[in-house]
Amino acid sequence: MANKLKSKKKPLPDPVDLRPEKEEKVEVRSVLRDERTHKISGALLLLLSVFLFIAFTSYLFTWQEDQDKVFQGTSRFLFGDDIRVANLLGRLGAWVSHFFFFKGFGLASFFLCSIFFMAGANLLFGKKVFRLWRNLRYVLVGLLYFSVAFAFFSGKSAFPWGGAVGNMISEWMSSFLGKIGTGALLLLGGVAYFIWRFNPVFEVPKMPALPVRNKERNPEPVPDPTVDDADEPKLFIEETPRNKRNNLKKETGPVVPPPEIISPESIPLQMIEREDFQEPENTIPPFAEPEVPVIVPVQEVPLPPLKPAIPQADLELEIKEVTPEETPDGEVHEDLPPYEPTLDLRDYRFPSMDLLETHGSEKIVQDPAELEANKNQIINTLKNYDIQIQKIFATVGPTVTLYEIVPAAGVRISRIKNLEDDIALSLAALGIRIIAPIPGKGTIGIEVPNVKKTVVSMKTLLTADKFQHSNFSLPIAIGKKIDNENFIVDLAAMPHLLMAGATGQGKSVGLNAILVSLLYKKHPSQLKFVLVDPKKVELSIYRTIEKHFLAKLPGEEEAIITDTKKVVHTLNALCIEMDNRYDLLKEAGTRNIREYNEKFVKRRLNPQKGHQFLPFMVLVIDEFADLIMTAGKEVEMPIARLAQLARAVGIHLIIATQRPSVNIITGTIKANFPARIAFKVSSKIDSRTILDAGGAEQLIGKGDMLISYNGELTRLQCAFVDTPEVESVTDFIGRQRGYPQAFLLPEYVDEKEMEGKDFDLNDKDPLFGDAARLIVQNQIGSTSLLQRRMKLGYNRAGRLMDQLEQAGVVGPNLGSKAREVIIKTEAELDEYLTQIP
Ligand SMILES: Nc1ncnc2c1ncn2[C@@H]1O[C@H](COP(=O)(O)OP(=O)(O)OP(=O)(O)O)[C@@H](O)[C@H]1O
Repeated sequence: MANKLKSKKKPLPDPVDLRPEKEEKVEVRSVLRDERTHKISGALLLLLSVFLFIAFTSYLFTWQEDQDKVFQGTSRFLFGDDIRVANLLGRLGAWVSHFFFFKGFGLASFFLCSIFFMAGANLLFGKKVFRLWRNLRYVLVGLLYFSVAFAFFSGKSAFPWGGAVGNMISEWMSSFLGKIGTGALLLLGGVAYFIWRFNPVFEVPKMPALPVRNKERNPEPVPDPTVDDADEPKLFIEETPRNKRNNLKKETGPVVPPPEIISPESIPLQMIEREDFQEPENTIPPFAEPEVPVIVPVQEVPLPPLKPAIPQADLELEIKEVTPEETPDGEVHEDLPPYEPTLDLRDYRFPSMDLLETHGSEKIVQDPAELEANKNQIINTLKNYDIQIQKIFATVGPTVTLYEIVPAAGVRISRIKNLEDDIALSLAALGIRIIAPIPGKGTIGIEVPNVKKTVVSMKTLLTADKFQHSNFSLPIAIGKKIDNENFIVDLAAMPHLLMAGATGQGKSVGLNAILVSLLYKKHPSQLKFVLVDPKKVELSIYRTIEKHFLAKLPGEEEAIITDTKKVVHTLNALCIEMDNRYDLLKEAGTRNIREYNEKFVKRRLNPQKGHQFLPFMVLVIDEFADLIMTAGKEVEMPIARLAQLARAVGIHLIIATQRPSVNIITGTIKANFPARIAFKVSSKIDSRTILDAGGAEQLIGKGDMLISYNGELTRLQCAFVDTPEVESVTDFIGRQRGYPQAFLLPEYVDEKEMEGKDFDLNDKDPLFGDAARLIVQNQIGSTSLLQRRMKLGYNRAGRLMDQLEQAGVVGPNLGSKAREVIIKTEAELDEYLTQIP
């Protein structure tokens, strides 16, 4: 047995094979990357530059005295303690200065101090204080040029003006070109260097103007075609964080000369370069209800009159503080843990990112030749119209490149603006949009489509920090801006969105992008969609999430509404939901859904009194034109009411249409949809209808879009999410346990259908008595009086008025006039009220 055990024992390792115990390794790379290493190196470089500067300056005055001693030999000089020198920085200062001045570049050696200084400052401060690589070129060329020029022009002076390098080159040039040739070349080189470095503006002195008689006699000056291109503006590629990451700078190397002057114009663009760019927090001004005309009902169509625009301020509710003592049953429930709505479906798992795909390489590929060709074409085109430019910058986006030009002094921007169409025609590329001037910048923008376009994947936007860590109520990732910044906004702040574009330009993809963003961020208890899809196919993909995220009318089989009649019912039901929510908010003494839900979560509202956690509701209509054509005002009016009022109660609208004509997107609709998206449209008129500005007709399709939001017009490349991706997200959600049924909207009864039906006095509205008293006190039988004074929704006020009619308090409807009030005094009313149940 012992033998057996022995035989199983592992043989001892050969001592030769034994490795030394692992030592803890200090990663050289991580040391090099360490911020502290950078700072220390920066400080050393700064010290070095100061050392050189002092030594060089001192050398100018002490060189004669120290030179003999230096010639005694380096080691003797440096380490010979008996040697005394005059240089302020001792033997080392004298030796280093001698080395650079005598053996190197002479006076031009001062350039070296600046390089060490710039590199040191950048490292020490950890950011680009100076543009090092750009300046390095100036310094190296300057070092060489000035050493030669000083050597040549100083003649046989004993002071090493040009150093050994300058002397050698100048002697060779003199023997090759002769003294005169070398002198001329050096002078020319000096001028060229100065222009390259400082790009001065040369102005021809103006002749006194002749009195102008007429245009024919004094035509505008024709540009001289023989004018040299030497001062042709150079192209600067904007280094957006994304461009940087993609080494675009490297790829486009030859096209990126340094800017000659850091002009004030370039400052805003430099801001784009900041790596630490912080997305501005939502800076939307407080929502102001747009003015909506009061629509007086036409006699033949007895539709309910549109509720007049009620400014948001007027909607403020009287705040009645509900103290804990006043809630449930009079007991304080502060001791209970806060209400957690997500516990309804506590096992719910949010869709994971791997359900989405990455489309294409996501790398922005920009061909330097393409950039150069576009630059030349822009410059030449502008030259044809006698517009000279100073500088040109390029920002490469996913679909288009923005060329920003700084016109030469004296060129009026209005002239460029007037020539907009001609310039676009001359550039002759599809999708050119001219922005003259770019708001807030004073430059002119020309957007030119890229030959190779980059698809912006939804996945990229959703995985971005800005989306992941957003604290928006309803964050939606729409796309990427031209500088590759992610465009992520809060739908709740928009608060409604109108989306239009010709067929096949990316609307459905855009809608899916918005819906998918919300699905990735919201729990089913926090959000419900009301989906209207007259085309019957676009939104059907979402039917699997009915029990999680969809809302529908009671008794309906399908949650996604495709029938126009049902759309009218649904919209009216949403209006009732809105009115009910306002009632709840009023009772709770809160102003908006956020305050209400906060109070509910803190268990300060009694569920037995009808209070409940209110999910956000998003109404999506995929083809609005179809609805307006078939149902007209019946659809327009509830939409206008919702758009005017529903924001505070958490109901938001997204309306898409293929036909952006004025009879579809009416003034009423437009006034209530401050945020609008335009994909490519077929005409400038359509673009104006949607955005109140041209430009959407110049887009290039496939998700290229303009968004008018917060008073700004921004070009975006819409995020792409393919149908199979949406399907996998909805399937993922649909497979999980949901609510027993879709969220039920309130029942809506068509007023016309109800006409003539008897009213049961036992079933009267709880506000019946108050309403009757208000009408009798004022002796005006008006529904809008009830709405205004009792702060009721239109439907509820209308129902109350019908009940008052049935009960004999007021007379029948008189169209636009107020109803007759039958009961004349409050005493009469009191007596009457005691008689009914
Ligand atoms: N953001 C995008 N990125 C890349 N390609 C896109 C994008 N949006 C749309 N496309 C391309 O354009 C095609 C049409 O898009 P989409 O179906 O969204 O158009 P639409 O405007 O909804 O058309 P219709 O009104 O006829 O339904 C897509 O199949 C896709 O190939």
